[in-house]
Amino acid sequence: MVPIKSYCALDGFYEMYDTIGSGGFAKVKLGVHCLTGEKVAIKIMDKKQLGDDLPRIRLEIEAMKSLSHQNVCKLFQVIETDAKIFMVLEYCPDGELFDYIVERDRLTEDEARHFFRQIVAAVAYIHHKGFAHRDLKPENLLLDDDQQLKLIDFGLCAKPKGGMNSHLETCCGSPAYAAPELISGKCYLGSEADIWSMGVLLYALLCGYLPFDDDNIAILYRKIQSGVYEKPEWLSESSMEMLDQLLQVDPKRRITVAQLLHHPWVLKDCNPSYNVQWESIYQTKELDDECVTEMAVSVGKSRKAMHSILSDWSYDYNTATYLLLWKRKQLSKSVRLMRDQQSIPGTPVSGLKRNLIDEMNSADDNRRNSLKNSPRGLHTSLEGGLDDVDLLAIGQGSPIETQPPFSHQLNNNMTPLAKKRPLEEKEMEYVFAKPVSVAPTPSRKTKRQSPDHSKLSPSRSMDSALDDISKTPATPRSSRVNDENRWLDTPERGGAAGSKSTRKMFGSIERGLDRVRLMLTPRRRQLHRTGGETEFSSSGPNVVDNKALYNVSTTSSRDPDFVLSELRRALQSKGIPVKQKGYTLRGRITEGVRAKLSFELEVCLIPRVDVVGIRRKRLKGDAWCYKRVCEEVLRMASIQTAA
Ligand SMILES: Nc1ncnc2c1ncn2[C@@H]1O[C@H](COP(=O)(O)OP(=O)(O)OP(=O)(O)O)[C@@H](O)[C@H]1O
Repeated sequence: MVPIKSYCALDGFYEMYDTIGSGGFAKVKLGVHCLTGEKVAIKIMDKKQLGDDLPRIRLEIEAMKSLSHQNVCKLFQVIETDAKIFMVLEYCPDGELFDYIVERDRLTEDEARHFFRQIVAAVAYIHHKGFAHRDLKPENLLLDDDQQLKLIDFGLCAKPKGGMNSHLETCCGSPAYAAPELISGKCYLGSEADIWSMGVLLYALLCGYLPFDDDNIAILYRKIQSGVYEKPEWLSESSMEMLDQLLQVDPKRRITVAQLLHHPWVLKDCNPSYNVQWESIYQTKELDDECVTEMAVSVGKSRKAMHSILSDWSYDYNTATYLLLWKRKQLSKSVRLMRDQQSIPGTPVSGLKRNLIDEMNSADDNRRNSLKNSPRGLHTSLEGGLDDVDLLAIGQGSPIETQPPFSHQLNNNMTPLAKKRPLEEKEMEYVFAKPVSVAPTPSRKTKRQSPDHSKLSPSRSMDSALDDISKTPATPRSSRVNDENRWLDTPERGGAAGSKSTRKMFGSIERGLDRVRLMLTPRRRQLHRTGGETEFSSSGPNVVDNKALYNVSTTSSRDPDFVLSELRRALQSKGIPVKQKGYTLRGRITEGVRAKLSFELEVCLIPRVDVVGIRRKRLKGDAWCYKRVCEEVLRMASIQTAA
């Protein structure tokens, strides 16, 4: 996989790859940290677009800097330019817990417990640190490749000045997960509100749908305030009791996180000595000697000097390098930075080292100049150059060669790497090699944007949005694909609005897809297998790696073109405007000018069973709405096919 055009501020520090998620405020891209070769997630925010929400992002950054826990997504670095804020985060390749549930209809009690324990651990830890999350939901829990949950999205968190026993007033979060006292407009305790959300979350894990759900926000609130929810017969007595303790309308009768840590349901089948590991395994007080030494040696500084630089926890490239090295050590990987270049002419090999040295010198200068009161961790030495240029799609050519605009002042001798002359090897004892291009595995899912209604404001239902779309006059446009790398509009067609919401949605996407039985004459196609998971091919659909069947449903067809046209037809007949790039269809439902929901359905090839698959990917919008829309689209596709 080829890295895509990068942002100037990240040049030489990170290689950038595909977008792996987007939210209301950010685009998240896969990156590779150049000195360690470790994958990271880079959350990119445009300051202008953030507008009044900028303080919220600053709060999120400050919160994440003070949180280090195995079940909280780790912040490695913050880079701020004139135009952008970049947050470099621990990469969670296995996507959202929401999608994990969707794939399985609902989880078994043991599996739900496995995840719930980790949620309890994360929440106990953040509460202990004085934060309430206030937006706990399965979309905000990501999975790493070891089934460990990582809590993200601290944009709505609160750290009450008077501690966790101080009341909060701001009504925020996602309505379906909001506690009764919160939606009543009363003052509330953040810790108690989080516990309620955990109840909703546990219910979703065990049942596969929400305990309180309605398209009409006023009715939804009434349901929440009544505290009455369905208790399906598959729930065990003990699970029902657990839910009952979490979903207590009166916050004072609700179970506390301290009680949860020792709760028999949570600890079931555990060794008697086992405790929910709510304390952090990260050591931030003491730096790891081996990692410090490696970094010191690499740039020819003394260990003491390096120790002192890292002790600042500036959340710059040094912090990121240290944390990633430390993480490698925990995984028994080598604690070595990239060096000993197999010199690639013209590459910014030694520039990498120079950048690190520059950063360290700048850190030293900063210390000397007592500039510590500048925004902590905000890397202000680079100004955005190409930041506003949107990234190219994969397969659209080589990384950008464009020179950064030199109207921007670059501090600290931080010459853009593209301009750097490779450093003579003898100049330095250790020279960082150009990092081997790691073929990253893109996340197999992306993320919702909390829709407007998720901020507790009344909004139209998805059905009505679909209704409106269906009323929009059709605009005939060409649907012919002549360039796979461009998104092309396909003709819109008015069609039936979405059917009435069905509560039982998990798993039905799979069932819907299973009904896509396309029994056309099998036509063999050349498979375009790639080293990574999939790759855009100029002559056919992507081949999914057998290990990456996440979010992919199989059909019985061997004809990708037919599946593609059926999907397109279904989307259009639902009145959902569609754009097409190769074998990927992007559907977008708007509310005003903003995208309320955007998602992709990609027709791909599954080599193991030699059939066509459909990969689903939510780009933006409420997860449950996405699920319903996909379900309806796929059902329609199958009906039309059957007909
Ligand atoms: N560390 C990560 N690893 C992998 N994917 C990630 C990571 N962080 C975020 N994502 C993906 O990007 C999506 C958007 O991220 P995030 O929720 O932080 O954005 P946001 O704009 O703050 O969202 P919101 O609109 O809820 O405030 C996530 O749902 C997830 O799919």
